[in-house]
Amino acid sequence: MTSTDLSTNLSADVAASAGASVFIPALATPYQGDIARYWDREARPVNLRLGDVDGLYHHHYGIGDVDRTALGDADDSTYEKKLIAELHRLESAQAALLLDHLGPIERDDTLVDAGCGRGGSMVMAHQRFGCRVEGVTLSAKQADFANQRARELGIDGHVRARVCDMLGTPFETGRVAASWNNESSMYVDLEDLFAEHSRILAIGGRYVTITGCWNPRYGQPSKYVSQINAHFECNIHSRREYLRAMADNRLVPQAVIDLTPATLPYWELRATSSLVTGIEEAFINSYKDGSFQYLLIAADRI
Ligand SMILES: C[S@@+](CC[C@H](N)C(=O)[O-])C[C@H]1O[C@@H](n2cnc3c(N)ncnc32)[C@H](O)[C@@H]1O
Ligand SMILES: CC(C)=CCC/C(C)=C/COP(=O)(O)OP(=O)(O)O
Ligand SMILES: [Mg+2]
Repeated sequence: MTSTDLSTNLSADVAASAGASVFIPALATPYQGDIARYWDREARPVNLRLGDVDGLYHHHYGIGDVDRTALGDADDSTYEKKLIAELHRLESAQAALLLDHLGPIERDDTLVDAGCGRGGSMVMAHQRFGCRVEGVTLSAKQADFANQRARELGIDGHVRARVCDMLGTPFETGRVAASWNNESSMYVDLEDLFAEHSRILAIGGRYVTITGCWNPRYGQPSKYVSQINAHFECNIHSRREYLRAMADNRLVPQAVIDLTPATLPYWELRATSSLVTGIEEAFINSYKDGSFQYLLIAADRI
């Protein structure tokens, strides 16, 4: 199947949805209304200033070692600019790692970014694979932003964001080569989420998530995990819930990577910047006390 076929089918689905029973409204619950408003209003400098570095706007965190040589002297007048570029480099490295786990993707494949934010990961995916990338977000502001960036880059024929609940997408059953959640699965029920990924993925397709999850070995969500939930109005799941809900929905983990040690340098650097938001200590403390983990899970749709 070509991407045009899928695109046509998607349009037909959307058109049909206007009066058909398959229609699932963008805002299925009052909670989703809160989340849509949250992301519509979001304009934190830590996200916009980092995105301005090269036009890739992310709403996720970073991985990898800090390049101290690139940062140079902290007393230098250009230090803060270099620090922002370094944080952004680490966030893009995170998205690149997620894409590394999608498996072989062809130009005529379609990928789905569930909870696409301002679209940074979608742009990177299209630039790497040359394929179609469909994103969904609850926020009309984010979707507009992502589509505007795609137009500016001349890739709007391949990359598209729309306002839609990731639990009820308009994508045809069994036609998507790979799909992902990049720090967006803590807003939804995991059984519902993986049922929808499982529905849209082709057999043998790949699902990848990078997420923060609480560690069942700690016992229960720690006070820091509760702080992160309150800060973002989200509901962080445990590692156990991820693995159980995947198993329930024909998603078989192929790789489970603990990225906690890889994300700590990002947080420790961010905590020293002028762009702090106040949540840095909760991440650092919970990663260090073992109550919270930064995880990549790549799973095969069987
Ligand atoms: C932290 S941001 C991550 C954005 C993006 N994945 C990235 O890496 O830059 C969380 C995203 O999840 C989206 N989201 C939350 N619940 C959703 C839902 N039920 N359906 C679609 N998107 C949702 C939000 O609108 C937001 O775009
Ligand atoms: C790992 C976990 C638990 C993530 C929660 C989801 C979330 C809000 C991610 C970052 O978004 P952002 O880039 O908008 O946040 P910030 O403004 O802090 O950079
Ligand atoms: Mg951010």
